[in-house]
Amino acid sequence: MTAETFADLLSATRGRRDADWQGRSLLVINESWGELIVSRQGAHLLHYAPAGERGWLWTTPTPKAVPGAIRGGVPLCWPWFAEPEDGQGPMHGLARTADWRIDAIDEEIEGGVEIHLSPEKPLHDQLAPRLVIRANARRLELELITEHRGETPLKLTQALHAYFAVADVHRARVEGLAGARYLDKLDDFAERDQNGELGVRGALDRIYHSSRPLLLDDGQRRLRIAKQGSDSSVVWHPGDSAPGDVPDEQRYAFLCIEPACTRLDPVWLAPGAQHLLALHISAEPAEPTAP
Ligand SMILES: O=P(O)(O)OC[C@H]1O[C@@H](O)[C@H](O)[C@@H](O)[C@@H]1O
Repeated sequence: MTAETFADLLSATRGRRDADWQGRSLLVINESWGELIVSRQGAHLLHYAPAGERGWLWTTPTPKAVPGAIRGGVPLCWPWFAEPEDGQGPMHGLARTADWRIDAIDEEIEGGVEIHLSPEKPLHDQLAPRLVIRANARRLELELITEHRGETPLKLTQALHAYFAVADVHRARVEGLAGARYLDKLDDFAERDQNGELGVRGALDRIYHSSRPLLLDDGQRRLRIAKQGSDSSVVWHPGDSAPGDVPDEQRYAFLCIEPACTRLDPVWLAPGAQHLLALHISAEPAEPTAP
């Protein structure tokens, strides 16, 4: 039997229902405003499309087996981004492979839906995360809220590691980073300045020091990517040698643009304080073509 695709799951859904996919428990929503799929593993948003449109996010059809992380959608990197400082623990933290529960689904919000999630078991002895996903026919928003319930100030790094679907990554352009300083992870974190707007020519792994909204233009669609609570924007594409969980024919079908708090801007949380990291995505009208 071949694995069910998101298209199969959505076409069998009117309104909302739970479904199993690749060993994960999903919430599948197909409403008049659009489509949404969330995995309880990782509180992982896997798919969003406004009604009648191509999905805004890319997710691999061939993920690693559970308990591996799913590549695609918007993985949560928390409570650290990239490698842990003490070398103890997995790349990108604990949240993306943990089990989360859906605490509430509110369908009365601005003609769309609002979903609240929290981890099934504590992921940290002092920090508690929760995620809010909000979607309607015009926009998609994610809020990762961290509450400090302990006694001493703590450092947090994190990211909303969004995989955007693009027609061909080599034709995609990211506007809004010109002049920004960045750390080049592919060159031992060398510091550089972004010269002009960003296009993708090959492998790319950069941490930009920027809090500005960005525009992703793949020649067919323009998405505005705004954020809150973040001074780092990570841009990543593996180039020609894609990881094993990316089918060959899809290796140029995504670009990661990640609102983050990294080594450039870690969050120091005082006891009792909260931090909000948010991602707001909306479509922009196509650029007028010259007459
Ligand atoms: O394969 P993973 O663990 O999901 O990470 C993918 C990439 O995620 C990016 O955020 C990092 O900057 C890259 O260095 C990393 O390779």
